[in-house]
Amino acid sequence: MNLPDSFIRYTSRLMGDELYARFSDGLNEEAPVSIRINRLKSRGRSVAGTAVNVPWCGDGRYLPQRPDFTFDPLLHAGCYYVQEASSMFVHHVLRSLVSTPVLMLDMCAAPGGKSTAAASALPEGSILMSNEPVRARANILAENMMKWGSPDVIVTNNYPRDYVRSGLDFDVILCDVPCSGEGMFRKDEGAVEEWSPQNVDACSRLQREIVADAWQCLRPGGLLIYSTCTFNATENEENIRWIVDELGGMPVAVPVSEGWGICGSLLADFTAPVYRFIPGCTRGEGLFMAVLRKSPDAESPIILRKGKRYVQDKYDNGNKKRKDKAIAASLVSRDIEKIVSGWTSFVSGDEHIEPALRQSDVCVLALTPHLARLYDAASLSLRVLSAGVTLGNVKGHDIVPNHSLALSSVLCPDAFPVVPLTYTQAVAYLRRETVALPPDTPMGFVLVAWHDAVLGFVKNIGNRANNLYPQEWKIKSTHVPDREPWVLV
Ligand SMILES: C[S@@+](CC[C@H](N)C(=O)[O-])C[C@H]1O[C@@H](n2cnc3c(N)ncnc32)[C@H](O)[C@@H]1O
Repeated sequence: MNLPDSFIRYTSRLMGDELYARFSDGLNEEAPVSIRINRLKSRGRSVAGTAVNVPWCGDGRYLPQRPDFTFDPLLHAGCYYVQEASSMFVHHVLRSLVSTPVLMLDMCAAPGGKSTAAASALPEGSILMSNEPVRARANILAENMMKWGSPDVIVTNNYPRDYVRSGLDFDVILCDVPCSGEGMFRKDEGAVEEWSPQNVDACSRLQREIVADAWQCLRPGGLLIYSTCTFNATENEENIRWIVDELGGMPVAVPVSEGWGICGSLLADFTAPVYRFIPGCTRGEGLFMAVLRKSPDAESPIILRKGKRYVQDKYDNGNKKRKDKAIAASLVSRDIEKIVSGWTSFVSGDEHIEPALRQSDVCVLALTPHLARLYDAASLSLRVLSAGVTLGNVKGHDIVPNHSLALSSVLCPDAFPVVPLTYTQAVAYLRRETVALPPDTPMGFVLVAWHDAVLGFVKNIGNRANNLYPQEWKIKSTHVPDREPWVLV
């Protein structure tokens, strides 16, 4: 691999000869392929063949080779997520440090690898807000979160400063910040070409801006998880030092096993707990992660913002009159309530709960009551792309069920007839082609599934079935795989 001279000089000095030699060998090895299984949808499936567990994530598996993921209907159904193994460490961090329900914000979330991991790791009753400021990437994030199917998620498309203005505050904030991407050198040659010492400095400045905004949204006693996929100390240890010195962050240790091969700080004068995944030492790509607690005695963000006319009572921030008006406008009619009743099955502990319904433009949303309160507050000042489950789109007097409902873990199993497809039909469905249904299929909206995993809706109109798979997600390749994928069985 052709690395920039200045990168080699700097990194070999930072790591020392022995570690740099292991790292350099690691970079020349093939990058491992790994997936994370979605427990909400796995239904007893396991990984085919000789998959090995990712040590720091119970749902992670290394695969012996890279399958043709695009043509696996189970990937499109959200049964697993393709994620490089080091990034799954966030699952371990959350499982180790968070034991009661929290409100978490993933500030830089696209395409959604760490957000889907967080959704699986957080205690039941938690809420996750997944945010991405770049619009096109935010749409991909919304797609991946929809496929994952967790109902307690809101996806937004905002800059961190918009969150500061929103008045919302969080127990946990993940800042997986944009970085100079040295950890991607092995997988992506473009990352080598784009690298420069100037870019490292520019990234470090942007990272501090993002963290400074995030810190304002963190509740006293809350946790900030900071991560990059780069090796230099400027974007890593030096930024953690800055958070400690300037913001008062208190580093938090995460229990790790020696056999995982994770390294600590590479700066002799900085001994706070930080977690470095380095190819050659750990089986995965480059990753840096550290956790900092905000002092429980720090002033609450609510009090800080009162001076700027942000008044908040828990999530009930903003102008009360404006908010009541917005909620009134978003309530759904009795007719709509009747149509969608029985489409979902929300459970809390052992109890069934009635979802709160909201209408945003033509979309009808179903939200747990605590998510609805947050949604009402968030939609006043943030650009919400999705919240809870989108049940359907109002069309005249009817509602066309939405793909979000098909992929949600709270879809009621009896709400619609389900037609199993063959592998060839499933791929045709994902290409948005017409699929022939058995002659006795009921008319109207029907779910189609492959190996018990729901893929989406069709509308059976008798002589044919209209394919309702989202146009923008369809598989564009016309390649015909010669055998079924063999990832989960
Ligand atoms: C390292 S990636 C996040 C990867 C993601 N957490 C995951 O695991 O899939 C960093 C993200 O930050 C976004 N970003 C860029 N500028 C930003 C800013 N000023 N504030 C917050 N996020 C930003 C990028 O568009 C990118 O999607």
